[in-house]
Amino acid sequence: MRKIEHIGIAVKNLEASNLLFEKLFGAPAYKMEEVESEGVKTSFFMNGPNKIELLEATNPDSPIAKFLEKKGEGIHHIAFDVEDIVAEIKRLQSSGFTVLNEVPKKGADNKLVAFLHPKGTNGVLVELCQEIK
Ligand SMILES: C[C@H](C(=O)O)C(=O)SCCNC(=O)CCNC(=O)[C@H](O)C(C)(C)COP(=O)(O)OP(=O)(O)OC[C@H]1O[C@@H](n2cnc3c(N)ncnc32)[C@H](O)[C@@H]1OP(=O)(O)O
Ligand SMILES: [Co+2]
Repeated sequence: MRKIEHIGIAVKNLEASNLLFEKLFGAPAYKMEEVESEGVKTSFFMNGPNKIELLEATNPDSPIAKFLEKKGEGIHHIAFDVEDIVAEIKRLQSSGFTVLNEVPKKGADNKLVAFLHPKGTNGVLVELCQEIK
């Protein structure tokens, strides 16, 4: 893992949160994207080298919907940039981490992604991201 690729924040209303984070960063979201497979619509902000991903659920079965129900709005996950997501999944599995999707899936912002169960990472949902070249 090379660096934090983005921090994911679960929000109830993406429009309202876009305006809030635009005020916070002094710049608008640079990308909005729906990821049907995850049941989310997302917006991305750059703040210097840091990327923030806002996520709103698009259906009640979405992980974001369950998270909001249980914990309310807030930091949902930390995503790390990886060179080779398949090798990283293997390495992490052999180190005892629970990888929620062994086969990388298409995430947002042109990435292949995989997630580790938070139970195995001190309660922090970890996402792995590999740029699709
Ligand atoms: C597309 C975009 C991208 O970047 O490309 C994304 O990020 S998509 C981001 C949305 N997609 C995802 O999050 C996919 C990965 N997430 C999942 O598969 C799931 O959300 C999950 C397996 C982490 C939890 O699902 P679940 O059905 O078990 O939900 P539960 O509510 O029962 O959660 C089980 C236990 O995990 C805890 N838990 C659930 N979600 C989180 C979280 N985000 N951070 C930390 N802990 C969490 C709960 O508090 C509970 O702990 P306790 O038992 O102590 O109460
Ligand atoms: Co993410």
